[in-house]
Amino acid sequence: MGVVALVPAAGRGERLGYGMPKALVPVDGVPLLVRAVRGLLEAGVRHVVIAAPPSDVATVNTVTAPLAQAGGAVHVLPGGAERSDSVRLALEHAVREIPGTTIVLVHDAARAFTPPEVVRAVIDAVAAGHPAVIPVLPVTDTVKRVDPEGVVIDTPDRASLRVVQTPQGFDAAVLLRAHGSGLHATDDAGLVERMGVPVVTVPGHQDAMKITTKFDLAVAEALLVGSAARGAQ
Ligand SMILES: Nc1ccn([C@@H]2O[C@H](COP(=O)(O)OP(=O)(O)OP(=O)(O)O)[C@@H](O)[C@H]2O)c(=O)n1
Ligand SMILES: C[C@](O)(CO)[C@H](O)COP(=O)(O)O
Repeated sequence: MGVVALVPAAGRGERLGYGMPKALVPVDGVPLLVRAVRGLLEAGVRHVVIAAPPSDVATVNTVTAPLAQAGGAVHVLPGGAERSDSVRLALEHAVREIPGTTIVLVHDAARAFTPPEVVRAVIDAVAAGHPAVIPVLPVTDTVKRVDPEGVVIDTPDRASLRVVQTPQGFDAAVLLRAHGSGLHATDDAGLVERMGVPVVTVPGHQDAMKITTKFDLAVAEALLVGSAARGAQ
C-alpha cells in the first residue's frame, strides 16, 4: 500500500496576519508545517510532498529536513497561486517521482494539530476500497442560507450538515482524474463528488481545526499548553 501525503502549505496566511507564510508560523517554537508533517509521519505515512510558498522553498527544506531523518521521505516543491494549484502540482510530482503511489492524502499545513488517529482512519477507509474519504464533524450551530443582501433564504436541516476537515484520502487515479477535470471546488472531495464518485466520511476531531485567524492560533496554543499539562500529570 503506497500512501503519499500532499501538504498544501503555500498560502500567505493573510487572515492570520503574522507577517510570514502561515505554514512557517511557530507554535511553541515549532512551525505549523512541521507539526502537520510530524502528525502524518506518526500515523505511518512514509512520503510527504509539500507545496511550499514559492519564496520560501529553501526555508521549508531546512525546517523539514530533520523529519526526513526520522524515517520519512519529505519532498518540497513550490506551490501555486491557489490551494487547488498547489495540490495539483504536488500530486503530479507524487505520481511522477514516487513509484507505487496508490493512496493519496491531501492535508492542509494549517491543520497542524490533527491527531494521527484521524489520519489512520482515513487511510484505513481508502485501503478498504472507498475511492474518497473525508473526516467530518457535526455542525453545532444553526446555519442559514442568505442572499447577497444578507436576507435569509432558508434554514437547512443541520442534522444532515457536516464540517469538513483534512486529511482527505483518495485512490490516486481518482484524484488525478479529478484534478485534470477542469472542475472547481474548495476542497478535493468537492471535485471528486462532481465526477459522481461516492465520498464517504469518518469522524474528524476538534483538534484538526484549520488555523486561519489569530483566535484559532490562540486556541492552538491553549491546546498545546493543555496537552503538556496532561502529560505532566
Ligand atoms: N496558493 C495556496 C493557498 C493555500 N494553500 C494552503 O492551503 C491550506 C488551506 O488554506 P488557508 O488556511 O486558507 O491558508 P491561506 O491561503 O494561507 O490563508 P489566507 O487566505 O488567510 O491567506 C493552507 O495550508 C495553505 O498553506 C496552498 O498550498 N497554496
Ligand atoms: C480543504 C478544507 O480545509 C476543508 O475544510 C477547506 O476547504 C480549505 O479551504 P480554504 O478556503 O482553501 O482554506
